[in-house]
Amino acid sequence: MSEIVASYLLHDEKGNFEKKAEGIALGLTVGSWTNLPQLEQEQLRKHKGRVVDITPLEDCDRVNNYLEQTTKQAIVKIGYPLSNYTNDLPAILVTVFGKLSLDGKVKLLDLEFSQEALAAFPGPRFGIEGIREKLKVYDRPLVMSIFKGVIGRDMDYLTEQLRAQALGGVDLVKDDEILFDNELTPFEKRITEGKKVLDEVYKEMGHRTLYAVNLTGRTFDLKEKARKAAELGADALLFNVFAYGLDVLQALREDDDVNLPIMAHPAVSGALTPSEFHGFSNSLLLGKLLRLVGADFSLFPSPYGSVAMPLEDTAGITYEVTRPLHTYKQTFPVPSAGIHPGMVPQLISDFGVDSIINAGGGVHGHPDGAVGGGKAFRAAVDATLAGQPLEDTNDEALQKALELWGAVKVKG
Ligand SMILES: CSCCC(=O)C(=O)COP(=O)(O)O
Ligand SMILES: [Mg+2]
Repeated sequence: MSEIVASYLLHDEKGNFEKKAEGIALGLTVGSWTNLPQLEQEQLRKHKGRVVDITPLEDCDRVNNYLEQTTKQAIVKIGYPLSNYTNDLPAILVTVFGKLSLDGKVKLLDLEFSQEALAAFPGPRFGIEGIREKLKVYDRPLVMSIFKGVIGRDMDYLTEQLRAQALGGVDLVKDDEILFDNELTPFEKRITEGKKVLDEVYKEMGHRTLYAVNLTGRTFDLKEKARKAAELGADALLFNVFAYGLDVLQALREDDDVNLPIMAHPAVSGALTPSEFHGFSNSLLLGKLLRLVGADFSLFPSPYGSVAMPLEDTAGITYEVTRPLHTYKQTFPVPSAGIHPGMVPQLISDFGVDSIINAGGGVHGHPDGAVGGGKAFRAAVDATLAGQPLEDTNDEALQKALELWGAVKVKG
C-alpha cells in the first residue's frame, strides 16, 4: 500500500505515546473505526493510518514560555494511505497536520513520500544547473544583492541602484520582499526598465546579472501577472510563498506560459517554524516542501546574520534542497540576512560552492556604495576559493569592507 509517512515530535507529561500515536493514526483517517460494524471495519481497514514507529527521546526539561516542567518526548511516525486524499499539498497537509496541528505539543518534523506520491510534484523547473546555465557561472557560489530603500522612490532611483549593483559584479539582484506594486515603481516598468539597464551593463562589461522581480497582489491575479512578466522578458520571480501557500507556488511552477525561475522568500515562515513544540521543521517547510512544489531558490536566515536560524536547521534545509530525490532538480540554498563580505569564508564552509551569498545592507552599506559592495563580495569569494585569507588580499573594495565589518573567523 502506497503511503506518506509523517514524523512528529511529541511532548507529553505522562509519556503515553502508544495511545497518542494510535489516536492520531485512527483520528486522522477513519475516525471511530473500532466502533463500526464488521462490514464497515473491513471496508475501512485499507484507509486506516498505521503507526510505523515510536522512538522515545530523553526527557525534556527546558523551561520557557511553553514548558515549565519535565516532560517526556518521542518521535512518532504515522503512515497515511494515499487512497485517503488527493495528491496535492493542501489535501496532504490537512490529512497529516490539519486538526493535529492544533492538538497539544505536536511538531511536524518530516514527510516521507512514496515514489508514487512524489510523482505528483514537479520540483524546480531550472534548479541549480539551469540557473548556472543562464549565467554561465559554474564553479563558484553566486552573489546576489537586494534593492534597499526603494519604497517611496521613483524609477530613476531604482534603475540607478540596479546599475550600481550590476556594476559591482553580482550575479543576481532581487527586489526586497516588502516592495509591492505601486505607482512610482510599477511591476511592469521594473521589468522593462530593469532589463534595459542590465543589457547595457552586459554590453559595457560582459557581465550578466539577472533580476528577480517581486510577484505580488491577489492570489487569483498572480498567474496572469506572472505570464505578463515572462512576456516582458523578466529574468526571475521573487515570491512571498508563505503569505500565499505552497500550492500557489506549485501552480506558478507548472504553468508553461510562466516559465521563469522562482525565488521563494521566507517571510511569514517564522510564524510556522521556530517553536520546538509546535509547527513545522525548517528542513521540511523551507527545504523539502519548497523543492517539491518547484522553488528554484530557497531563501532562509543564515546562522550568523542579523536574523539568525540555528545551524542545524540551515544545514537541514540545505540537505533537503540538494540531496538526490526522485527526478527533481536541486534548489539553490540562499542563506541571508545581515550578511557582509567578512562572512564569505564561513558561508562557503557551511553551505558549499552550490549556494548563493545574498546581501542587502552588506552591499549598499559599503563605503564605496553598491559598486564597492558587489566587488568586495566577489573578491571575497575568489579569495576563499583560492584558499587565501581575506585579510591577505590586495583588493581595495574588500579591504574597505573588512575595515568596516571585520572578518568572521571560520568555525567548524
Ligand atoms: C531572511 S530574509 C531574506 C533576505 C532579505 O530579504 C533581506 O532583506 C536581507 O537584507 P539584509 O540587509 O539583512 O542583507
Ligand atoms: Mg528583504
